[in-house]
Amino acid sequence: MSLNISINSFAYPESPKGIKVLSNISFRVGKGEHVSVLGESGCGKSTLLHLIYGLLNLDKGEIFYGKKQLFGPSHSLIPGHSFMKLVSQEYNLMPYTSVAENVAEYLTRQNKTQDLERMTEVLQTVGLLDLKERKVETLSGGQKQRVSLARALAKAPEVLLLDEPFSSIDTFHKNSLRRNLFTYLKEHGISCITATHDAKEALSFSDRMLVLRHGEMLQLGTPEKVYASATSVYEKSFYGEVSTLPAGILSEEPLHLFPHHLKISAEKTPLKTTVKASYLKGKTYLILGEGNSGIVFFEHFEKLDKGATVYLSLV
Ligand SMILES: Nc1ncnc2c1ncn2[C@@H]1O[C@H](COP(=O)(O)OP(=O)(O)OP(=O)(O)O)[C@@H](O)[C@H]1O
Repeated sequence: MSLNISINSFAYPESPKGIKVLSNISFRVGKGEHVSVLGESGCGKSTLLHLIYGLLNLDKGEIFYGKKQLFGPSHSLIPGHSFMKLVSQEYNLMPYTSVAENVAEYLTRQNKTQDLERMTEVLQTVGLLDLKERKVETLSGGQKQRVSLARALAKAPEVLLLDEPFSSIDTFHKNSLRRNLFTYLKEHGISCITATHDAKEALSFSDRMLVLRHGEMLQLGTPEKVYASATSVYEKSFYGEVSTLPAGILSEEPLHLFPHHLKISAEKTPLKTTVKASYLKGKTYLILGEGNSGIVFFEHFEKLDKGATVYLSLV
């Protein structure tokens, strides 16, 4: 079944008069599809998930799951929907019981063998099998976040809403967790909407991306399309530092460039730059320079001396 979201407008009762938190948002999430909602802090990502989950009443618009219309708390005694699970930044765990007991709360409790298999499967997916017997209060923030994900999976939802699901998880565990989790969701046909400000995560793991700005849809499409059609500084800044060059410096048009678009030229060019700092990024350095057009960022294989003058050209 697919989820069809159409939000004409939404504002909190406390929002300043005339200010909409979300407007003109319309998209569909197919069965097993993963849509990432990308946007800066405060653009309305959590609000969107809370509306879909039924924690808020929609002002104008409608949300359908298949043929069933989904309503907010004014229509139901217990907000939320049984086929859907929201993993938010507040983990809502039972701190004085074990990881296993926290997860077991969401198992069917009808078939012991199946429950045990499921418990093992979800704990493996989030990488917590070894900590099964540990009391939740003794876990780190990232481990608690993983328990919260395991609980959501244990419930076998048809739709999973993830609000910054990896925000407390270190890079070491994050990469494998993301691979395991999104593979698990695909294998089980679970539809997923992830709110994130990590564009690299959205590019790598989602089927489609929805880019929000000030509560409005800026882009909707495959990661390839969204990345390729990012033209504004706002859209490009998700993927890294952006240098803005006015028209007439390296091109007739103004340019918004990623660091890998610029290189040091052996010849003099119209883009003269004084090096301000070099930041090691691994294989290369990110160099911050001040040019005749303002701040520029470019990649270089060596660290450059502060104060050095270089000329840049397009790659
Ligand atoms: N309960 C509330 N009452 C009034 N305004 C709210 C409420 N919750 C959020 N807002 C406002 O709505 C806007 C969108 O907030 P929201 O939490 O949806 O953004 P977000 O994109 O999820 O941000 P973040 O990435 O920081 O979590 C913000 O301007 C926020 O201040």
